[in-house]
Amino acid sequence: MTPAARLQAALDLLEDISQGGVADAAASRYFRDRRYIGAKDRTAISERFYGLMRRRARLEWWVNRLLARPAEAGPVVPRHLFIMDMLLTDAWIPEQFEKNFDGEGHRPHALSRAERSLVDQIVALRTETGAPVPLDHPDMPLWVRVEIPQWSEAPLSSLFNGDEAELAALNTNAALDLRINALHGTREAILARLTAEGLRVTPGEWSPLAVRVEGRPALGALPAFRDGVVEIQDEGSQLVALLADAKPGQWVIDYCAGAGGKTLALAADMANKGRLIASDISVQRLERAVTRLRRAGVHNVERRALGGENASWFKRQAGKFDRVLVDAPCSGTGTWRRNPDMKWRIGPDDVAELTQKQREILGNAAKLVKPGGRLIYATCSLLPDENEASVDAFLADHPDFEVVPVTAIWAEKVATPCPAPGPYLRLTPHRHGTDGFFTAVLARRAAATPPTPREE
Ligand SMILES: C[S@@+](CC[C@H](N)C(=O)[O-])C[C@H]1O[C@@H](n2cnc3c(N)ncnc32)[C@H](O)[C@@H]1O
Repeated sequence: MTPAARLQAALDLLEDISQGGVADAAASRYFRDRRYIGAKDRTAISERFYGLMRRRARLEWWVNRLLARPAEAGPVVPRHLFIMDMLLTDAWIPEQFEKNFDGEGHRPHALSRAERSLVDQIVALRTETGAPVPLDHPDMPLWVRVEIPQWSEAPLSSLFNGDEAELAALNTNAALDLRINALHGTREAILARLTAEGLRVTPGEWSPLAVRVEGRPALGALPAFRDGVVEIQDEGSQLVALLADAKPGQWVIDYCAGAGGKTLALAADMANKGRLIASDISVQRLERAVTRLRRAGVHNVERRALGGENASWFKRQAGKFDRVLVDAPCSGTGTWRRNPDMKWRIGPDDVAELTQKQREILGNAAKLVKPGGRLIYATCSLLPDENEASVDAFLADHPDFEVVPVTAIWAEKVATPCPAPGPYLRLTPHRHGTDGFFTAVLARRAAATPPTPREE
């Protein structure tokens, strides 16, 4: 592909998701439908496409400023973002636009009057200062500078006491982590195997099962991966599963199991012994767990979609489980660095709706916990409304549950220095180098306290 055709491809993708589509889905559809696009071209197109989402707030700010367009006018059109990116990230000169934007072949069409004005104004600024115009500008508000949605600035800034580095870390590239499958050996032995298979790996900092991989090697063909010796899982997600403290022989349910990321970790912790249910409202997601479970050599997992024909089965399971993990649907604030488009798709109304849903799910899942058993609530959100506030609301309605400080479980189960000072665990990309995660462990009291008799 010519460089201009690659640009047009990235622009096509950007236009595709401008109506609310999901970036990963759009990219895989695009490349699946165009198998003739080679690996190098795919990489270049993806870098531009995902890079644009990491620079989007700043690019929009520039477009609005140069076109004297109020921010309330809504999102800037993809082509304007794109042209701004060529000007500020790649320092294009007008001749490059003339050469590449002419609508011939697969090249983008010629610049409109407004687009030409963006180019002219940046050229004028360069002449004025005698230097390229940087993407960052001192007049940018915090949320633009750190590339988070405007609505999230207040709750996130207050959570991090204004520490800008915490906010900026939400826009960095995430590391590639693996979880070693303890059913297949020790971390030392597996690290040696991965090195022998050509990976550059180091032990994770927090989870005794974590391995950090340097670079972005393709893992699909790696023998250790195909043999189920390792699974791709962020170190933070591994820690959530460890804090569930599932033991061999127990009855455990992964209530929002999705495609089984944490189910796999729970199964390994249980050494394949006991009963492990993977449930979810999505049958399709549960279906995606099948290959992963088989590859990992897990055989104590039963998949059960919630509702429908299973509704009465779930009713009969009330009070039977030692561990119920609720890895709740959430805003994904903690994974924005991995999915940079996600933050531009959700708003405060979505968060309010999710909060409501989390409370409902917690209430339903709690019924399954046996006296003395535990309910583990986790999200990959950093927002207190989805975390502490959801736990507080649950505890207010369920006096038969109490908080188990994660520090106590960590000491026994994880053994590295515990990063959580309080009763709950909150991991952040900046402080811990993991995705952002929240975990609370709640125990159902062994016997209901009899009500205090009233004095007559
Ligand atoms: C954060 S994801 C789970 C990720 C998964 N545990 C993992 O580690 O790969 C949340 C899941 O909750 C599911 N979900 C949404 N609403 C639900 C509900 N009312 N009850 C149970 N699961 C629900 C979603 O389908 C989604 O798979």
